[in-house]
Amino acid sequence: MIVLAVPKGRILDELRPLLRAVGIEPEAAFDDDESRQLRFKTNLPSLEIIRVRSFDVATFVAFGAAQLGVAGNDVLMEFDYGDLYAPLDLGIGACRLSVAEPSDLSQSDDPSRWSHVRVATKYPNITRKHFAARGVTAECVKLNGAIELAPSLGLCQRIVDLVSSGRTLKDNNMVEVERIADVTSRLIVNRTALKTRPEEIGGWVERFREATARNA
Ligand SMILES: Nc1ncnc2c1ncn2[C@@H]1O[C@H](COP(=O)(O)OP(=O)(O)OP(=O)(O)O)[C@@H](O)[C@H]1O
Ligand SMILES: O=P(O)(O)OC[C@H]1O[C@H](OP(=O)(O)OP(=O)(O)O)[C@H](O)[C@@H]1O
Repeated sequence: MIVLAVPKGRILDELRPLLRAVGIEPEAAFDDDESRQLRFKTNLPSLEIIRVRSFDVATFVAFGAAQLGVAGNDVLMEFDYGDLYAPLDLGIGACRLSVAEPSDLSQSDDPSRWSHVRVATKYPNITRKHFAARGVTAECVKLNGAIELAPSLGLCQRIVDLVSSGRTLKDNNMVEVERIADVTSRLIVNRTALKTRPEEIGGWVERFREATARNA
């Protein structure tokens, strides 16, 4: 059996056509929002799909519980798991990881003068590394969502979060002040599985590569 781990949130809409293009048709419950099922059969007897939180996709694949997965490079950068290989950019889930602060603060602020910042984020490792590279100490407050609330309630002045349309920042009176990384979703593979089952796992990487190239 090959297990493919996919994130349950927003990437799914863009992922469905790609699954179809590589010949994977999940059972009906996969598309039923009311279903509490977490593990899904497909039209292929040797392949199942699990639907988990985006950060957990990397964990399932890194530990070999799933052989294949789909995860944003935001997730991969945050955890830096050794046993993961990310051979293919699927070109979906595009957004960016940025530093933001309240619009009124940004008018007088100069990020090049920061020496210590307090930052609310879901990405403390990336944030610390980003600031440390230019000698700034980042004190991170870990949140799991609604990060843009933090400045208005005095938790901290800066945040590091994903931005795509920019609407969430705008509606919360914040602006982007630095871009840390561009983000897209990657096909990820457990290294040991690729070594021990090169034809099966490598075959899937090639099928996804061809479908992604056709899509581009
Ligand atoms: N605007 C966006 N906001 C958040 N994530 C985005 C956006 N655009 C693309 N992504 C990608 O989608 C992933 C988030 O997936 P998903 O929607 O499953 O997670 P979530 O519901 O935000 O968080 P969690 O998995 O912690 O519940 C990110 O890791 C990123 O790679
Ligand atoms: O630039 P935008 O198009 O507005 O998208 C960015 C927002 O989307 C994500 O949040 P999500 O909707 O996943 O909710 P969350 O805050 O609970 O993570 C992200 O954390 C930003 O808040």
